[in-house]
Amino acid sequence: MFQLREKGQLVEHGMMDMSDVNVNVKEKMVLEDKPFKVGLSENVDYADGVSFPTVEELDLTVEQKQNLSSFLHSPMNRRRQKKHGQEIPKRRWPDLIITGAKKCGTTALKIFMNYHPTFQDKPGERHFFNRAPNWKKGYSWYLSEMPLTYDDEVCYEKTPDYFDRPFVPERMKELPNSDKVKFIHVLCDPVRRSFSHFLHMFTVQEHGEWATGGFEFLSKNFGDMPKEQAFGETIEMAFKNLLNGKELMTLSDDEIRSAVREYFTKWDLKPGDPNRVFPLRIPDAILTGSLYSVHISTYLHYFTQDRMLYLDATELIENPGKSLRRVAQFMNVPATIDENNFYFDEQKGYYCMTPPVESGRASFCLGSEKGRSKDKVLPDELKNRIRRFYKPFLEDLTNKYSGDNYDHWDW
Ligand SMILES: Nc1ncnc2c1ncn2[C@@H]1O[C@H](COP(=O)(O)OS(=O)(=O)O)[C@@H](OP(=O)(O)O)[C@H]1O
Repeated sequence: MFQLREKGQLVEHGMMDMSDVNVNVKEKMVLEDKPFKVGLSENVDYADGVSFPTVEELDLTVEQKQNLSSFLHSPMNRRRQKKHGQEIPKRRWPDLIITGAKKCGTTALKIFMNYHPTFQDKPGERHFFNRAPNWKKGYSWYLSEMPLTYDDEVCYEKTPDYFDRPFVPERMKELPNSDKVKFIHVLCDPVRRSFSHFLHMFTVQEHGEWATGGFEFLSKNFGDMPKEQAFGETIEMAFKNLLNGKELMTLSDDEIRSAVREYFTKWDLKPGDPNRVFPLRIPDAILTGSLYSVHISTYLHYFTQDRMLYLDATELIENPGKSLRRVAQFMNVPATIDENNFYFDEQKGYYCMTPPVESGRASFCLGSEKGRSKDKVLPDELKNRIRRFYKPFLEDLTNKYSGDNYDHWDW
């Protein structure tokens, strides 16, 4: 066990010790394929044909209606209330947290899930365990940020920055329902993820206490370069930091593993020590964010395998209905959304959704801010270098943690 000093205090910390987690590889969740129904493979709009109850039609007292007035303002919520009779929805700790990985399609997953009548969250991301200003507000603030839910629903949130923050699972362990909470980690081709993360950091300027300065760093150093070249240079800087200046191609798998372990061990130094690294800073975070096995080992230090779903983003992109069935099975709820709720949008190159009729909602596709990396091409040499770096960690992911094969990750 390594130790982290935070604000002068010693905090036990499993993040850097990648060898102390000894778990069984995840058991396979076998799902039969379902054929797509041709009739639904197009944009259909049911929104107009569905009616919603009025507040008067609900089986609640006047006082209850008053207390829930802003909740019942939404027609969807009135439908939920009607279905639940006299039960009053409450706030509770999340049953499920989607941790990331950042840029692996977590937004698409969340939006698809929100058309499933059982899954309830709020728009946006909570950023409780990772951002200092929110963390300081305490667990009661976090609870107040949860949606109102009925007993048979799943309360969840997704914040993709939870995945690679070394201190996050440790904080999650303090949740009052930490013996039950489940996690989905969406995992995608690490090269594609890193590039998408890079493009995201180049586009989105963060403000506030949590901002890591990635945008400023990238624009200052690479502002006038083509993005593919700028990515290559950023990656080389990160390699230097992670491998302590050694040339990647001369290292064995185990040497790469131990260089990375050593890199994370620098977290063990006192804040303010010039040798202390902060693995969340650009350029390093572009690489470290895709070290899936490292981050999963941290989660498994605090939580058991039966609480983890490792969702391959390739399936989410190519067959989102199957992924939604997988999520439903993981959470023991009906598979209300399946292969028949999606159609392929030629222009976007992604599946878009035709929600279940009873949702009374229109078909939709994700907005144009998603899909930045899709049509870009990286030089093979750069891709191969990055693949070389990730190879031992992907092997660990398969052999030690998820049990899934990732040979198809060849973006
Ligand atoms: N159905 C569908 N529609 C649009 N986009 C899709 C979809 N499925 C997966 N993706 C991929 O999701 C990438 C963004 O990932 P995230 O939503 O996890 O990003 S974020 O961390 O929340 O910022 C985004 O990456 P970029 O192409 O780099 O923007 C997409 O490749």
